[in-house]
Amino acid sequence: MSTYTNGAAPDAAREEVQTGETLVEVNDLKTYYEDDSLFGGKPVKAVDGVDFEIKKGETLGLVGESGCGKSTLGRTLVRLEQATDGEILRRGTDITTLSGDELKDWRKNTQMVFQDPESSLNDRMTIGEIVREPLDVHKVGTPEERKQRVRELLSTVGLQEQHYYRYPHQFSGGQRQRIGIARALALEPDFIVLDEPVSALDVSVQAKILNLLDDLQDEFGLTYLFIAHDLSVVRHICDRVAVMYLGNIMEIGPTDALFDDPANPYTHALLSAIPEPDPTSERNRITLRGTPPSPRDPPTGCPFSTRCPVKIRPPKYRDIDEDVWEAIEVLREVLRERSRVELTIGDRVRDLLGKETRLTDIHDVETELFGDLDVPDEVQRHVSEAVEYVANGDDDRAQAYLKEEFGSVCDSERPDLYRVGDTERTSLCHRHTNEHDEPIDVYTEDYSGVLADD
Ligand SMILES: Nc1ncnc2c1ncn2[C@@H]1O[C@H](COP(=O)(O)OP(=O)(O)OP(=O)(O)O)[C@@H](O)[C@H]1O
Repeated sequence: MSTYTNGAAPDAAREEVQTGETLVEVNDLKTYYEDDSLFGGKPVKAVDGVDFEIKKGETLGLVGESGCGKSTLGRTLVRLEQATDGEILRRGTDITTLSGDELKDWRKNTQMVFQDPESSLNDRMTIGEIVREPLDVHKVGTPEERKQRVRELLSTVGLQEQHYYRYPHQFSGGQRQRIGIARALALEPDFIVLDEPVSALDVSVQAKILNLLDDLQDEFGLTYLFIAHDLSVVRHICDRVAVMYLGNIMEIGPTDALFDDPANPYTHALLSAIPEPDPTSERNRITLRGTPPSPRDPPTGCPFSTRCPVKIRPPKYRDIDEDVWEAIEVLREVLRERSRVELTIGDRVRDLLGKETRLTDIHDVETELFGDLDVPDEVQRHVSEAVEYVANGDDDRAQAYLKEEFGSVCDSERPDLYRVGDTERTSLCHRHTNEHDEPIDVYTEDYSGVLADD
């Protein structure tokens, strides 16, 4: 493939970026999905202001829970989604602004491989046609040259030339993913977004596809953004990792440093969820309270503030018992969850008729949370006040009241990205400022060595 120069991506321009130099620079990137429904609600803030770089020749992993915005970020980088705001710089050009021929030309440089080989290939096209399509669209070479090129590509990804006239359904999952990779390589891109490329495959097949991707990277000097759920795969193949939560990158840095010595509270939580192979290990899992907030209505301060186990407390409550503090946080989460619950039509009718809906009575919640605790008078007074607001139907006021009284910088201000550790690593957390203990000093668990290679 490296000898093929007939109209594919411009090699001369590519030479400008050397291995290890920045290939893609992302500045304050946002991708929002507007609500097109009749009622025109708030947009989904799928990617909500991320900054990072991808270096030529590296594999950057992108991890995080389902729905945190990984695919949207990947799709925005290849211009399958239009950014709402921010920049994606390639060789000094902001590709979010390209259109027409410029965009078409740029697309040669950047490709995407999708998760599901079952549905990402058009079943009515032959393998040859599928792999050839990008060459046809970009009018690369003569028809005969394109055919020849497809044959080369099939061989590059470990398929056979005679597969040219077969159809996708005649292939296994692993082979179909090879077809998707061949298609992505057709225009000689230098950057490929791999969106969960092995998640749908059997474990034995996964290793083969990962090896293929590794070989292709070496052979063609490719740069990857590797989106994945499986942290053991990420640990194994990525040079650096970005940890995403609710549309934000919480921590980014070299893989080993990030896994061995996580700096951000969310990275701690994510690593603690990895099953422990050693049954004698006494490592406790961090159980996060509640569910991630809706990306339509993310927290005002730190994105992780509603669930963070080491959230900074306001000074006057710094010394109250952990149990009491946790009960306050859970009460606040209950109120947030209530405001998110979509009432059914039946509930709405009951609500309009002034009858009780299926939401639990707030006094029961209060008793359950605080009944057995030794609650300081001042805390009790504020909790009771908030509970009365809820009982009178004013949930918003109760939430605002509790935020005012028990909130801290984590609830009100978005943290900066702080440089942490002695490697090039950054973390989005207020605890990295001098006046607070670092997360690592507050957490008691040690995750060093999680998923370490032997
Ligand atoms: N086309 C769309 N229109 C509206 N909302 C969308 C659209 N695509 C994704 N979303 C929403 O954007 C948020 C981020 O989704 P995204 O698929 O990027 O996350 P993800 O981390 O890749 O999840 P997964 O791991 O499950 O694929 C989610 O709340 C999702 O429901």
